[in-house]
Amino acid sequence: MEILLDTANIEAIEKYAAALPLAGVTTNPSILKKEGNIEFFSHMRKIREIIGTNRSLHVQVVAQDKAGMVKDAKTLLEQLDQEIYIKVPANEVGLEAIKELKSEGLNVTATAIYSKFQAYLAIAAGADYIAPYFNRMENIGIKAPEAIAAMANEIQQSASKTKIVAASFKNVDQVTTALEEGAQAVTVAPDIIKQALAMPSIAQAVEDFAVDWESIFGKNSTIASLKI
Ligand SMILES: O=C[C@H](O)COP(=O)(O)O
Repeated sequence: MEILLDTANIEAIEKYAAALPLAGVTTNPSILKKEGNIEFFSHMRKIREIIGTNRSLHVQVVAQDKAGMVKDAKTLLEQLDQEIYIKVPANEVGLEAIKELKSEGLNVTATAIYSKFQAYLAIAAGADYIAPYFNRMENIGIKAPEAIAAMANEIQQSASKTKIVAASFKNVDQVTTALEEGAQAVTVAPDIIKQALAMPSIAQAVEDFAVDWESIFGKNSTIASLKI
């Protein structure tokens, strides 16, 4: 399982790169908008500096024609680094761009996936990752768990190296469902991770252990502070 952060927020990336077994960071223009008036390339370089090159950084093209998408991709590689995963929407022109980028051996993430058909085409085009939009699919009546299971099945049947990085989550149940249905990776906004780990029952269990320990060994004692 790979867990990625779906954010461009520097503090959140610093925090969760330290706290989690983080596999990478994904961004798109809507995610960037939340950070206000940023300088694009230096902001992306800062993210790379925090996560290093062992974690993947996925950055989306914005041109809407194939030549422009390829040009955006090349600019990202020149200005950032060669390890960047180029996010390309899996529409008609995007699929053409994906084929070209893959023929040059570049890392590609096919994004904005709402249907099995888009996913199958992106897998056949050789995308490294495909990003089905879980919550957005559910919002338009597409059963995301079933679609992800079908995508995972297609990857297996075609012995493809493509991985599913499920995206667009609104709660942690959607995240675990995506993984259970066969997604190899999930990209999750920081607030969902925070919510999931801030369950009152977890805090209560930790508090109960502390009280029981203190009742035996005294206040503020830890294992390391015991006399040996
Ligand atoms: O990169 C894609 C995002 O995960 C989409 O998420 P959203 O539905 O919250 O905008």
